[in-house]
Parts: sequence; C-alpha cells; structure tokens
Amino acid sequence: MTVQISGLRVEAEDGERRAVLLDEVTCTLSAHTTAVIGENGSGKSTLARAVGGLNRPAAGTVHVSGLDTVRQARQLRRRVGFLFANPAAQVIMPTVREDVALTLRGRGLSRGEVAERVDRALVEHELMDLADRPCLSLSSGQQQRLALCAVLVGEPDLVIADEPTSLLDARHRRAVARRLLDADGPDVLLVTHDLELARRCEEAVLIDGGRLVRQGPPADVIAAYEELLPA
Ligand SMILES: Nc1ncnc2c1ncn2[C@@H]1O[C@H](COP(=O)(O)OP(=O)(O)OP(=O)(O)O)[C@@H](O)[C@H]1O
Repeated sequence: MTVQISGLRVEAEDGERRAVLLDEVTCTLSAHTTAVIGENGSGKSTLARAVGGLNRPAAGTVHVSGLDTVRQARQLRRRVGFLFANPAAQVIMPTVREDVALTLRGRGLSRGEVAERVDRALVEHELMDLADRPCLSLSSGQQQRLALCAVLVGEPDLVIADEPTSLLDARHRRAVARRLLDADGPDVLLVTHDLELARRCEEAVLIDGGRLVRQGPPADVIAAYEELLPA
C-alpha cells in the first residue's frame, strides 16, 4: 500500500499553548517494509498514528492506498492493523481466544470459520496454551504477542507497528521480526529503536524534532541517525 503524506502538521493541547508534534512532513512510502527511527520524543509514534488515522492533522493530508485517513477512516480501518506501543491498551476482550476472534467480528464469517481461523492464528503465534486465559493475566510480552496475533488474523494490507518487539525475549523477538518482515505478509510501517531490525527493512525514515529529515536505504538512514548522536 502506498502512503502519501503531504505537508503534515500535527499539534496537541499542551496547557495554555499548542505543541507542534510534527511539521512539514511530506513523503511517499511505498516499500514493503519501512522502518521509522529517531530519538525519544522525536515524533515517530505521532507519525504512525497519523498514518493509521488515529490523530487529526492540523494541516496537510495523509492518504493510504489513495484513501484519506480522516475523511475515509472507516474504509481504512479494515485494511490497516495498528499495534500500539503499550499492548495493554489494545487487548480488550476477557480471554485470549475472544480477543483474537474480535478482529473477525462483522465480516460475515460463520462461527466455524471464525473458530478455525482463530485456532490457526493461536497455533502460529504459539499462543494456544494461553487461549482460555484472561488477557489481563498475561505477562506484558505475552500481551504484545497477543496484540500482534489479533491484528494479523484480520489479514490487513498494512500493519503499523509501534515498537512491536520492545517487550519480547530474544526467541520471540526473532519470531516476530520474521513474521513482520515476511515477503508474503502485509506491508509494514515499523517504529523501532532496534536498529538491527530497522536495517532489515526495505526502506527507513528518520524523524528528528518533528521533521522527517532523511528517507532511503536503512543503512544510509541509520548512519544519518548515528551522526546526530552526541560523541
Ligand atoms: N498531548 C501532548 N501534549 C504535548 N506534547 C505531546 C503530547 N503528546 C505527545 N507530545 C510530545 O510530542 C513529542 C512526540 O511524541 P511521540 O510519542 O510521537 O515521540 P516518539 O518519537 O514516538 O518517542 P519514543 O521513542 O519515546 O516513543 C514528544 O516530545 C511528546 O512529549
């Protein structure tokens, strides 16, 4: 899916004044996997949220596959899966199985089809042992894996993932990276501080102080990021 961002500015209420979180961001993202890197507070999550239609630009537009993220948010919702940095924020149903099934609600599938797809996803994501556990009883890493499973079961065209491996052990980090970077999987916009993971994406963008300051092959963008770091 091609993401076209034009003159994007995002603001937020900050007491008496309005803070500018992102400004003058213009780019086209059309790689299968794109890493978004940059310092804490630079605006990466804000950019991810704008692409997912989760915040309203103060200026500019974002189109995903030609759909305006503000005016055509509903059409976009089914095609785009969003993984929040804090998985507890998106794990909402009582049990693991129900949480994964929620994604498939309202799609005209029979109960049997839903059960079959959910079971397949739970096995694939090594979550079957936890299927009947209350979501809130899972560890934070297990919740992060559940959130990914619940997004991918919906077979979105684009996954926007905000630090999806931040809570995982080495084995699961590797498995999730493999899944997200799968050539046959959905397109992925990946916010990450894991520069090795960023290096494995097709393209990267560097955000600094609310501006997109570099876009290109990950090795070049990571080198530009490293130049910004104090010696
Ligand atoms: N409601 C708000 N009011 C004021 N400032 C905000 C608000 N929301 C976010 N910010 C600021 O906007 C900036 C960008 O935040 P964002 O979460 O996009 O950063 P980030 O690059 O994802 O950071 P991190 O790597 O720490 O996750 C930060 O400085 C943050 O403090």
